Formats: sequence, structure tokens, C-alpha cells
Amino acid sequence: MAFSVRVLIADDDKASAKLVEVLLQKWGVEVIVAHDGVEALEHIMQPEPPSLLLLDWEMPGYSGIELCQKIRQIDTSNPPYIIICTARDTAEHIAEGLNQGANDFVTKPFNTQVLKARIEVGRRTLELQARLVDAMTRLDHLASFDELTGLLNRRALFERVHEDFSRAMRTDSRLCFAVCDIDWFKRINDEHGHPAGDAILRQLGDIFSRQLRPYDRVGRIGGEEFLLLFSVKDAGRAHKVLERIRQAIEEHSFEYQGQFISVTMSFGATFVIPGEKVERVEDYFSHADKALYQSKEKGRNLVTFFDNCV
Ligand SMILES: Nc1nc2c(ncn2[C@@H]2O[C@H](COP(=O)(O)OP(=O)(O)OP(=O)(O)O)[C@@H](O)[C@H]2O)c(=O)[nH]1
Repeated sequence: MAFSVRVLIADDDKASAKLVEVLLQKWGVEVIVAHDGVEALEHIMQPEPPSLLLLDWEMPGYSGIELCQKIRQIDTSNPPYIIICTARDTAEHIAEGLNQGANDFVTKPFNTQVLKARIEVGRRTLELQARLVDAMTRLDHLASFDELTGLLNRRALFERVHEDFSRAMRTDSRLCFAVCDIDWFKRINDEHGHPAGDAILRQLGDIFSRQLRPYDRVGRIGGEEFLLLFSVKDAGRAHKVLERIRQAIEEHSFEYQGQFISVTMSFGATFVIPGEKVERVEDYFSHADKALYQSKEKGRNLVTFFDNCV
């Protein structure tokens, strides 16, 4: 399907605006009309604004040029395509319009063929812009999220963990920092195949997302290792949260191509209290890792807190 644009015609000359409106509608373009600069700006500031603007140079409220200046100050990845319309077609005027942020210029009275061609140029430019924005959004997503589980990847997670730590220190709030690792995952891969292992990782991503609140942090930091960070009042409650997650995993029916596979995870955690000597994320990570090691040593499928393992 052809990429479609919504056009705003801003012109205080009602007859001229009507003429262009009828033409554009005949060409299958969706149109909105404003008869002064203020009304035009209201449309432009809507959450889903028109993407192509045909602005008359001279209008009450704001002129087309003033609107250009205002629009170009808006920080957006999807700026509108602006065509200034005017009878002033000297080189100075054209240059001024373009310098103030217009993309193109059409002279009045309109030549229908030229107007149609210029709108088509705008449509093509907006289509390219939309594709670029889409590609950038997908790249941003790939840079921060683990493709398999849909959770944050290591780099993006640690960035957020550092931010959360600084905030917790400032606001004197407490956090639980936990690492967890699938038990006997090599054996699972060997017995059921690597794709089955991948399916387990994907299903774990769903379990973690369901078990934690949207503002808690969870990410995949290595092959079968995850990191969780959530705010909690005391170590007792932190223990309950992790126990609940451990149990949800133990009780979940992991399924791959009709096979049901038992999966458990071991957890190592530490409770973060602002003002304590240890303040570096890396130190908490190492404490949680030591506690995880103890969970593995004690038989797996366990939650161990660092305080209980030194
Ligand atoms: N399917 C799949 N397997 C992975 C992935 N990343 C790491 N693994 C596997 O995870 C396994 C980890 O094995 P080990 O480090 O020996 O640990 P384990 O078998 O889970 O044993 P414990 O941790 O001691 O309980 C290895 O076989 C890796 O190949 C992945 O993305 N997909």
C-alpha cells in the first residue's frame, strides 16, 4: 500500500484554501484546513499531527515563516514536511523561507501540475523519513534487548542498574540485587537439544516479566544467567520475592515440541542498604555471585543471601 500523508492547508484566503482542499481530495489525500496561524499551530501540536504542511506566508496569528521557526524548535524524530505558499517569489523570499525551515516553496496562484509534483516529493521524503525512524527504533531495540528472551541485555541492564543504585543512595531506599542461573543446563541441552534450551530461555523471560513489576529490572547477563534488581523494604521480603520466583520456575511446565522439561534455577542475592560501606555495583554483583555459588554447592534450586554464606 502506498505511504499516505495527512496534509494541513493553512491559508486565510478561504477561496484559495477551498480550491486546494478540493484538488488534494481529488488526488486521494487526507486534508485538514486552518484559516490562521494560531489554528494551524493547534493542529501541529496535536498528538498525531499532519505530516505535510502547506503554509501560506502571510496569515493572521502567525505567518507561515513564524510557524516554520516554531516547528523547527520542536525536538522530534518525525518532523513535518513544510511547503511555503506565497505570491512573493523573489530569490530573497525563497531563500528566507528555506532558511527558516521550509522544505519547499510553491508560488501562488498555484499551477496544479507543479503543486501535485511538489506534494509527491514531500510524500516520498516523508516515506523515507518514516523508514529511517523505523530502522533506528529497531536498532535501538536490538542494542538494548536480548533477542532470545526479550529481556534487557547485559550492557543495557548494567546501565540501568547503575542509575537505580545512584537513585537508591540519594533517596535512601533499599534494593535487592540477585543473580540466578539455570541448574544443569548443559545436561538439558545435551538431552533435548540446543533449540529446546533456547525455548526454555524464552519461557524464562516470560516468567521473570510476569513475576516482577514493570519498574523492576531483569535482564540476561550471560548464557543461562540472569540478574534481577528490585526495590524492597527488608531482606525478609526480598527473600519471599525470590522464593516465589524460584518456585514459579520449579512448577512451570517448560514445553518444547511436545516434550515437557523440568527446570530449576539457583539464586544468589544481596540486600542493598544505602550508607553501608559497600557502594559499588560491582561489589554487590560479586557478593550475589558468591551466594549463587553457595546455592549450587548446597544442591541447587535454592535462594541464598550473601549474609548467610560468609
Ligand atoms: N540452548 C542454549 N544454551 C546455552 C545458551 N547459552 C549458554 N548455554 C549453555 O548453557 C550450558 C551451561 O553449562 P554449565 O556452565 O556447565 O552449567 P550447568 O550445566 O547449568 O550446571 P550448573 O550451573 O552447575 O547447574 C552450556 O552447555 C551452554 O552451552 C543459549 O543461549 N542457548
